[in-house]
Amino acid sequence: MDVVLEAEQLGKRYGRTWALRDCSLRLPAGRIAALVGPNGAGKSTLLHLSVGLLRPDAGAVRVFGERPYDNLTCSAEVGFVAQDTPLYRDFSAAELVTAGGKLNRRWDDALARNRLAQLGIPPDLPVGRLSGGQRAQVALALALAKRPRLLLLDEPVASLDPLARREFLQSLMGSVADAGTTVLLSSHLLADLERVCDYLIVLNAARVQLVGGVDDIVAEHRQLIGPRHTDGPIGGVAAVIRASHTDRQSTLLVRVNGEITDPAWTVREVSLEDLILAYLADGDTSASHAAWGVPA
Ligand SMILES: Nc1ncnc2c1ncn2[C@@H]1O[C@H](COP(=O)(O)OP(=O)(O)OP(=O)(O)O)[C@@H](O)[C@H]1O
Repeated sequence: MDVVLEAEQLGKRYGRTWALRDCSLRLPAGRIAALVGPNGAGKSTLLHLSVGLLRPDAGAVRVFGERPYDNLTCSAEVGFVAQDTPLYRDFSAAELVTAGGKLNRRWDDALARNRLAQLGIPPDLPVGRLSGGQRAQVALALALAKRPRLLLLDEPVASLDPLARREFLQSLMGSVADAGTTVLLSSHLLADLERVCDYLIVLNAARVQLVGGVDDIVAEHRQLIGPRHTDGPIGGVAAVIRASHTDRQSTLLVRVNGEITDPAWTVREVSLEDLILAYLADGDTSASHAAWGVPA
């Protein structure tokens, strides 16, 4: 398996607070990976570490085998669109495309211009006068024109309307499938991610909760509905991720390690969205409650 991005016990902290901690994961080549987690989970921090904008405080991240902060050569292979799509606001989209051509060796000028023309982006207006969604499209066109082998996108569709979001993700998938690009994109829009991503990284409270291929992850989890459950083991269940109970009935989201044969349980498949929400539901907020001076 070719690994494009690898983190080992990776950590970054601000003062005494860890923004990312003990993060270990491997992103195989050619995958479209979703990076999900609640606000403040550490998603942007992981992306910034991966592109060399931040230096790790613990462990290491490697992109194409190199440490991005210490070795800028790998940045030529990486496209990055930051959360607020920072662009020189006084430049027009056409000027930014021309500048990109002068700054990058493998620049695909026609790709950027065709893409922006198709989307009806005015070439000569300063990008500061475009809408937030149009600016996001310009930033993505510039990132794709770089012909990166790894594309990192921090909430790329947050400012797009639903139709533009669908178009954006479809055309992104088309562009990266043709080029075999590996993609890591963060988003809060779980339904969108379910349609386009085949790999998943879930972060919560600075830590990795779940990582792997979407099909494998879905196959490893089930929902069980049955009589009210106390804490005893259930055959075929490796871990209970989330449990809810009424007086007589329990609903469990579980990770399985075998067949569940006990007829007391009704066994159902789980959607990726429900699964992600179950892993995110148990974030430890005790530190935050302490900071606000209220009981957890
Ligand atoms: N420059 C900074 N100085 C201090 N703390 C920071 C800084 N940047 C991030 N943090 C903290 O690090 C943690 C992780 O932030 P990060 O931006 O990586 O989260 P995120 O998952 O991308 O969140 P969001 O979904 O809201 O964009 C948060 O607690 C945040 O407050």
